[in-house]
Amino acid sequence: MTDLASAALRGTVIAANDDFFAAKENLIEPAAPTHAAHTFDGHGQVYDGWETRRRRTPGEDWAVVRLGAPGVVRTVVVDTAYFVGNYPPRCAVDATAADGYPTVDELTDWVPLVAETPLGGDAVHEFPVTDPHRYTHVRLRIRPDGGVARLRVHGDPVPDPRDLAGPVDLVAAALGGRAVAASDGFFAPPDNLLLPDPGRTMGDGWETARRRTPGNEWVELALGVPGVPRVAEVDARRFLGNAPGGIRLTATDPAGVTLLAETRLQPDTYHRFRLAGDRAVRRVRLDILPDGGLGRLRLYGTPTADARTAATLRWWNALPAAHADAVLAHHPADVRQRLRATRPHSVVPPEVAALR
Ligand SMILES: NC(=O)NC(NC(N)=O)C(=O)[O-]
Repeated sequence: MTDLASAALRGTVIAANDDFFAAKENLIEPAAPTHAAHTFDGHGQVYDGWETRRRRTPGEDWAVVRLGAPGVVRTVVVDTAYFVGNYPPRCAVDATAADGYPTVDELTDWVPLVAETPLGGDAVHEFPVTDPHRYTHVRLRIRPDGGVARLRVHGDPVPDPRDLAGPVDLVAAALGGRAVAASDGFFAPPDNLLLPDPGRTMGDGWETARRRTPGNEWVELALGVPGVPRVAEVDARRFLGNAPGGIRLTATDPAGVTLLAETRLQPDTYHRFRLAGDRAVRRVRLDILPDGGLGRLRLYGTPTADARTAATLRWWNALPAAHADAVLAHHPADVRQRLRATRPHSVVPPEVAALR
């Protein structure tokens, strides 16, 4: 599952009431937390996480994350790695949904995702979530204070259909693209190919072991949104001694469509290839010849009309009531109320289809 909160998907911690000892931004770092004992800065021991002061008044501390990819949350992970004498004994997690770029004070209608629950020190806590709505922001509350290394918000991205009108990267992780199978991911996993920002090092692309047998390595990718891919961008930057000699791109659903016949790659190079075929595809297989590593793969194309309709229905039916009301704010209250109350819809209502 995708970590919707991850900084790698452009999640951000927009606010916290306190992060005196350790920065709130650490909460969503994709890398596993680390620790060096007896390492002090001007505030105290350095921790790789979010850590508040010792509270001297009643209350709780909180941090709010804007999800990199809004979606339906399946599991929340609260990891107190290395926080032992200073972990929070209890936490709770809430969520809300809003369009645009609200400040923390503009966010309202918080609903509980994880009810207040005990925490242990230096431990990974995994909380299943059953709420089926699509959220854009998550709030972690800790009682009364303390430190949390990482917050993971695993779930399914639910893109806003208004963002699917033009050509998009059909395989982007933020739209629900994911690796469904791969021959190898020894040094780094193939899902990294689909992240939005360029890799910072060779370590955050996809890299296989050196292949010592005939054949080649490959990854099969499910598109987040079905469509006709027109252009592939293949980022082999930062892969100098281990870029693949070439690649091939084939659709696997529907099977048998060659998008890019065997094509040579250059090391440490950003490639852009025009693709063959004009059928809509749901899955593709990227063969790397014979092995090696790549930073990113983009597959630009326009979603099919059916895919946009399906995305619109999924989005609309998953909006929390207050957000559904807000997206229809230009309609009279009785229209909004009727449309909200008759969900889930199996056909996109005209008022929803007309949203731009
Ligand atoms: N040794 C500590 O970790 N002390 C304090 N925390 C930091 N970061 O120094 C504290 O009060 O929790």
